[in-house]
Amino acid sequence: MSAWWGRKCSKNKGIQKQQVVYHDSLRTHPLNLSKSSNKNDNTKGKDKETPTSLVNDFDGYSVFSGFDSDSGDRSGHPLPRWSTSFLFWCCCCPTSSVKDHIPGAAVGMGSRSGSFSGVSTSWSSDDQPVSQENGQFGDFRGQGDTKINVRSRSPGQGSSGPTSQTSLIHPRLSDLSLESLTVKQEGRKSQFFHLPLPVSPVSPTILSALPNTNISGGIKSTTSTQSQWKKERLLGRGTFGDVYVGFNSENGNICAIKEVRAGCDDQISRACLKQLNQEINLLSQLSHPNICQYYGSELGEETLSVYMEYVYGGSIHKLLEEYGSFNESAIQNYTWQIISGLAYLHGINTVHRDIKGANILVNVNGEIKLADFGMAKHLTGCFSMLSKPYWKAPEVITNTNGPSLAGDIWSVGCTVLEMATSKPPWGQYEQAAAMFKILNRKDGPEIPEHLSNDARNFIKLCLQRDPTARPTALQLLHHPFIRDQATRIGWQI
Ligand SMILES: Nc1ncnc2c1ncn2[C@@H]1O[C@H](COP(=O)(O)OP(=O)(O)OP(=O)(O)O)[C@@H](O)[C@H]1O
Repeated sequence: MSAWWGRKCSKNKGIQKQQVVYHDSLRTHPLNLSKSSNKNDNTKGKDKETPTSLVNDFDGYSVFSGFDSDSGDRSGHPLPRWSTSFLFWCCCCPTSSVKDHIPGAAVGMGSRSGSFSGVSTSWSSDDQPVSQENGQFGDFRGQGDTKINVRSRSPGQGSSGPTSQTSLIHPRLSDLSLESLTVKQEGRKSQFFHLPLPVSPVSPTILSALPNTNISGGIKSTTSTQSQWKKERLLGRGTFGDVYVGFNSENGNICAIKEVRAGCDDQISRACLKQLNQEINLLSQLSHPNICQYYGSELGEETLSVYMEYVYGGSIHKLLEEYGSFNESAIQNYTWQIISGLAYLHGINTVHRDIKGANILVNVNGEIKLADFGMAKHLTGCFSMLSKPYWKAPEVITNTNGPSLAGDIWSVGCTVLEMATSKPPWGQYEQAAAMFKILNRKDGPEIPEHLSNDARNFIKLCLQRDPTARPTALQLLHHPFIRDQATRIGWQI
């Protein structure tokens, strides 16, 4: 059995709770991160069974981290450093009003210890044997609680609100449309920060060029407006439609247009598209460097056109097809960014539902963008037979718990395996056989020997059969497999 340090992990009930605690000390103490990194380095070489306790104190916010790291060779960082947009998002924004970009949106933000502070997490990077009793792989305990306070939107300000359909977005958020989102640290006096949502890659100018544009809410659905976006070359075909480059000949802007088809006679699929259209207008208000920005959507007679950020490099799935499986250092980099985007979505109780290599896009500078978040609810709900099971958690397949944040964490574990092997777990099997394995194989999929202990431990933690035992996205940011990525992306000042 592994040693456990730190506070006990509160078992998740239904939806995991995370403590999203950001603060702005990093703005004034930019060296904090490198300080953190140095401290972490001190743990290297220690005996694996030796408890290690580190406290990184950032302006009064403590991060406990107890683990021993053995990730093997981490030298070499194959990808370029992140763009300044992320640093802007992380470090600068509390003073920059989001209202400049997304009217009314404000959420707390601050330093990151490897990303976020205020999360007590302990890790054992031992390669844990599978417990035959509960089918769990490794031990993980940590703790986190999210407190996101959403202030009420004043009447008349709202963009298109949710319909009677359940939204992927937290109900309060749906109602309030990210009007004002603040994060409060548990156990401290009220200390709110404006959420520094990043500058949207789409400017008001671009939005105004879109049909029936409503800057705060994206594009209103319409069947009559002629889009100013010209559908250009085909980027690829997916299960539910085709993706094209969109070009605006008036201002030269480029976006990606996903055309989701609705069967003319199929009322169900038409209803799905209507729901999705409404949801996209809400999701377009979310913004993070690691999520693909939705700009809006337009419902036509037979198709729903979803306008989104154009991500040049294509998907991880495509890169794997072209170049084969990734080195561990690339997997670490990508995984950190995936978890970073997911922590943002989960922080506002938004479930992605379809994390997999094909839905994770890569920019030319190595930036990861989670795509298609929120779509699976409407599309796979209506066309569940079309949805491949390889990345799905057992409870998602059996539909016991409904969608949950923990289901996304399972899918991340599958995606890490996909990056390491070019195939998802059980990818060598047909879908029905794979589903059977997911549901019945207590020992989980095979993990390649060449991966480090940290990588193996990370995957096993994500693939625990008990969803309540899986770590949260925030906790995973502190895992030794990926936590050093925060300093590698340009914070070693
Ligand atoms: N925003 C985008 N920018 C650039 N390329 C994109 C964008 N969105 C999707 N693509 C590309 O379009 C292709 C089709 O994407 P789509 O999301 O429709 O299907 P998929 O995710 O590959 O498969 P599935 O529908 O089964 O999940 C993919 O090859 C993807 O790389």
